[in-house]
Amino acid sequence: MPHQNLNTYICAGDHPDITEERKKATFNTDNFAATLWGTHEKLERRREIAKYVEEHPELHDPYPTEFMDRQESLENVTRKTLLWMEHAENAIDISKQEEGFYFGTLITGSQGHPLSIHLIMAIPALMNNADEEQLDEWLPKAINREFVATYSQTELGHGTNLSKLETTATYDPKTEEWILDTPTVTATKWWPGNLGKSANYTVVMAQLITHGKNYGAHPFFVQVRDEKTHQPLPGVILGDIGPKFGMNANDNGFMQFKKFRIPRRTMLMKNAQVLPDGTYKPPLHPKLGYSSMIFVRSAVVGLMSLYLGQAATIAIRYSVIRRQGEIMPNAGEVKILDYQTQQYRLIPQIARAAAFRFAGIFALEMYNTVIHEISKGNMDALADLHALASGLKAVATFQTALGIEQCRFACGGHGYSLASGLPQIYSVAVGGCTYEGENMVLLLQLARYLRKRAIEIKSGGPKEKPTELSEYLFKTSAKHSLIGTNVSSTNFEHVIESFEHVARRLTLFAHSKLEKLEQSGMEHEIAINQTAVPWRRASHAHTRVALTRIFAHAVQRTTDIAVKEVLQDLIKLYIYYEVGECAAELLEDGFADGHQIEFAKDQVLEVLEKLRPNAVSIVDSFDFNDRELNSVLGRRDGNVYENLLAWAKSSPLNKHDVMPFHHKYLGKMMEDAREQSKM
Ligand SMILES: CC/C=C\C/C=C\C/C=C\C/C=C\C/C=C\C/C=C\C=C\C(=O)SCCNC(=O)CCNC(=O)[C@H](O)C(C)(C)COP(=O)(O)OP(=O)(O)OC[C@H]1O[C@@H](n2cnc3c(N)ncnc32)[C@H](O)[C@@H]1OP(=O)(O)O
Ligand SMILES: Cc1cc2nc3c(=O)[nH]c(=O)nc-3n(C[C@H](O)[C@H](O)[C@H](O)COP(=O)(O)OP(=O)(O)OC[C@H]3O[C@@H](n4cnc5c(N)ncnc54)[C@H](O)[C@@H]3O)c2cc1C
Repeated sequence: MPHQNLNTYICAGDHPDITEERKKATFNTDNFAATLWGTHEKLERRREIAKYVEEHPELHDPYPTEFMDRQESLENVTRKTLLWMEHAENAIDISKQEEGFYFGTLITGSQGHPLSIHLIMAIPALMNNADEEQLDEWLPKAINREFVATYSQTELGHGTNLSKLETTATYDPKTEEWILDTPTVTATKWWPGNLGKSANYTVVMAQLITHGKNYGAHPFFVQVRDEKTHQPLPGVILGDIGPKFGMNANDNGFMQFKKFRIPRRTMLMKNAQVLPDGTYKPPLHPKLGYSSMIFVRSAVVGLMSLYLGQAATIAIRYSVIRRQGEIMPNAGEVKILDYQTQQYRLIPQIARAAAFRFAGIFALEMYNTVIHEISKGNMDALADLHALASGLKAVATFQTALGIEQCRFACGGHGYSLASGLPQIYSVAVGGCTYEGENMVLLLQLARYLRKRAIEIKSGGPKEKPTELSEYLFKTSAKHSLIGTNVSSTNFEHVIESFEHVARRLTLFAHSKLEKLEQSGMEHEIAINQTAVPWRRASHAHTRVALTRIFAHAVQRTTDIAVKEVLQDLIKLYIYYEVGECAAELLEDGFADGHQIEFAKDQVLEVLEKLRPNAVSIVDSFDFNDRELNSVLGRRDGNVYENLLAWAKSSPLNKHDVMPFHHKYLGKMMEDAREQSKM
């Protein structure tokens, strides 16, 4: 059977049930899409880029990647990555990062590609850590793809605790070289994306030792494979770490160094330097070397909005063509989206996807501003950025993973099939809970920041002008929550103020618990660990405030009246759903009462009913095309059943009516049994 691409399957006109939904929209989907993607021009560019990809079959998969083994996947995605680069000049404005990212995603899919870490981490790491001379040497080559680089930090034995990384870089002033070494098995670099087979250069984080003194983990830029033969260089052992939960088109790798010598100037020297005689010059700020991690953490927030938005699109479109059961006896089977439980499962995911979209834009803008300030020598906002990016990354990835699973559950049995696209989205998105800083650890980093604010509150006020998103910590709350007393369908200030109360209270609560433990004689570090769960709660609560404030500003700024109305419904859902999420925390100090929580729950159900007719049009406004969604259930035209059948028929197993080994095993078993029964 000829292999077909998902997008070229049977298309017999749109399914009437999905057309009926689209007719109900109270707003213009293009106007909403332009709000989400920035402007009408940007939206138009997305569509032109998508059309370009559709019109070039060489950019497509020869058959669904779900049916490929790992080697086929790697070869297929590597082939397509090269074509992505070749076609880029014709298809996109290469000076615009978002166009490059979108074009690349349409071509390479979501499971990784050989330039993933080169683009996402290695180039940002060079930009943040290389001095001007080093940048002049390496950056043009990196952009020109004269080498493929990755970012090697995590080891078998340590990922989170960077201070205990074991890989060493020992300076030899006689030869002006570093000696890279992997002293133990646990020091083996493990996880770096594309390190296994694709990359030939890498940023390596290693303990810098000079004149016998260890100055901690520092970045080095290291060639690890021969540029012509691509063989690992003598003294470097490399390999792929094997199949993973997801991202299997990415060759995450392992690496060991055997007293491998590299020149002094391979140490990235923008922040710290080592002179030829081995003298160490420290950076202006000890954590400047971690900036590229902050970049990815900020970018991941927006990325989660895409994953959650895609999953919600699939599940909502499917829920209006799937009919199962009756609400009114003998009135006919209903669309499953008409069940209140289905709406409660799915529509809040759209609201969260919108919240993460706006928060992602905010985080990247803040990152760019802070990095610009750092380039002028001003480090003041680095701690604020680290705290905010840590909290947003942790909450967005966690809620996205849960949300995608809800979408999958909501599709019943078909959600379990890879044809739905949902397991693939989940397996990639959930990695975000771990990579680039494990979520719990990041929430505890934000807690360090909140602890400092708590000390300032206790000593009379902020030492410096607080940021827009932390100044609420220094205000006093009303005596009682105003939830439900000042009802307006467009102003949720009183609810956000209640979230602020919760975050402030939980911060002070964790702090006072900590103080009590310390006063009882407990060592500070032990007391920190004994209060980690309360601190985690405070961090989550603080991030809720940031997410709702950023979302509310975005809604306020929206100019299209019909779109603004839908966004107001979405933020209402988002905010009252969050009240349910933190009901215990609102109730436990008597700030809110049971009636107010009940009121919020009613608001959720009320706004769900209002949003229901717009649901398909809202997910249409995310403007994902069928290639991006890679889902039979989420097809824009709603023609799910005939295409599920076509997808199954294209499975390699169905090349044979009888499996070649059938007669050797099952056939023989049944034949033998029949023979025996005759005896
Ligand atoms: C064309 C395409 C272009 C662009 C693409 C655009 C978008 C792409 C979008 C997204 C990516 C897509 C897909 C991703 C796919 C796959 C994953 C890819 C890559 C994954 C890479 C990795 O995972 S790399 C490894 C990451 N590892 C970590 O994150 C380790 C986590 N650990 C740490 O960060 C630290 O060790 C720690 C913070 C936990 C502790 O550090 P430590 O040194 O021990 O510090 P502490 O003692 O706890 O704290 C000391 C003070 O330092 C402050 N601090 C800590 N970190 C920072 C920081 N980063 N910046 C500033 N300050 C920091 C901390 O707050 C303490 O301050 P105090 O004042 O309180 O003392
Ligand atoms: C898909 C994927 C891609 C990756 N890509 C790269 C890459 O390109 N380059 C790279 O260098 N690395 C990469 N990594 C590695 C990743 O950065 C680490 O896995 C991550 O930083 C977590 O570290 P860990 O695995 O050591 O987990 P651990 O730190 O061992 O965490 C295990 C558990 O211990 C808890 N824990 C650890 N420390 C603390 C603490 N101080 N307080 C409280 N709890 C704690 C955590 O919360 C977690 O529950 C990737 C990982 C994945 C999954």
